[in-house]
Amino acid sequence: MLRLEQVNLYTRLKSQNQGNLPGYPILQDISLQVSPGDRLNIVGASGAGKTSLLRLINRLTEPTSGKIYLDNQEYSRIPILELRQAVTMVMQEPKLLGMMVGEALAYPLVLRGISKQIIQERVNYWREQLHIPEAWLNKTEVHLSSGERQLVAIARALVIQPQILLLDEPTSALDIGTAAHLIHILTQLPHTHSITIVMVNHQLELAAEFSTRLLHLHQGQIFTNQPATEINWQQLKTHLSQVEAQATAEWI
Ligand SMILES: Nc1ncnc2c1ncn2[C@@H]1O[C@H](COP(=O)(O)OP(=O)(O)OP(=O)(O)O)[C@@H](O)[C@H]1O
Repeated sequence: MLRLEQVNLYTRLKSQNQGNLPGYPILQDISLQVSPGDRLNIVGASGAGKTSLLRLINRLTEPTSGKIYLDNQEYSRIPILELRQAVTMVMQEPKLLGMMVGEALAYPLVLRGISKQIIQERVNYWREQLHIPEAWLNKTEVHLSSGERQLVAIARALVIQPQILLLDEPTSALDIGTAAHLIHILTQLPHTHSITIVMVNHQLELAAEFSTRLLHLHQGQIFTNQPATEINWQQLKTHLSQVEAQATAEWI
């Protein structure tokens, strides 16, 4: 169980004369619970704080105030390697760090001292699950499209078999067929591998198919947090496009 209690995140500004200044709010008063087996989809207009929230949950950023708990243990008390095993994030534009795909997929397991045979079995299993062709194993990221890199990065996260998987717009660079297949696999994961998923996804048709809950962020605050069955998806689509249009008009 993941729990956020009254979490606030402010930018940190430093002044030469006055030391640390309060900065401006990125996320405000975020209280949230994600239960095992949940498939939480986060939506919100550009700049609403979606990526910042995932980064907090992955402990890439520390909250300015408030607390985050995993299974009732406060984040700061969980050794970082233990937390990285339990909670894994796939960034929006993942990198393979110059490795070939085969090496990149095996790397998290090599780091954990897992035997070669199990590494090979797990890598093959997730490669096949995500329909990643064997021929990619000897390719480097320069030979992959951004969608292909996303898919490899998701497989690399899944080989760890984390408790919670955080995905930042995982389908944004995929073609429709691959995106639909990925969403289908992700939807099964809580049942097949006890993996809870928190995903940012703007593609509402896919979000509707995937999610058990929907968290809607607006200007760094929770606008709604509801079971997916209670969402009026058409109304949500209209609302999000209105907010985006207004932001664009203000920008221009
Ligand atoms: N390290 C940082 N320093 C200063 N401001 C930041 C930092 N990280 C994020 N922000 C600001 O916080 C706000 C939320 O950013 P975030 O990337 O979380 O939004 P988002 O909802 O993921 O947006 P998008 O859909 O465009 O990716 C934005 O105004 C952004 O400029």
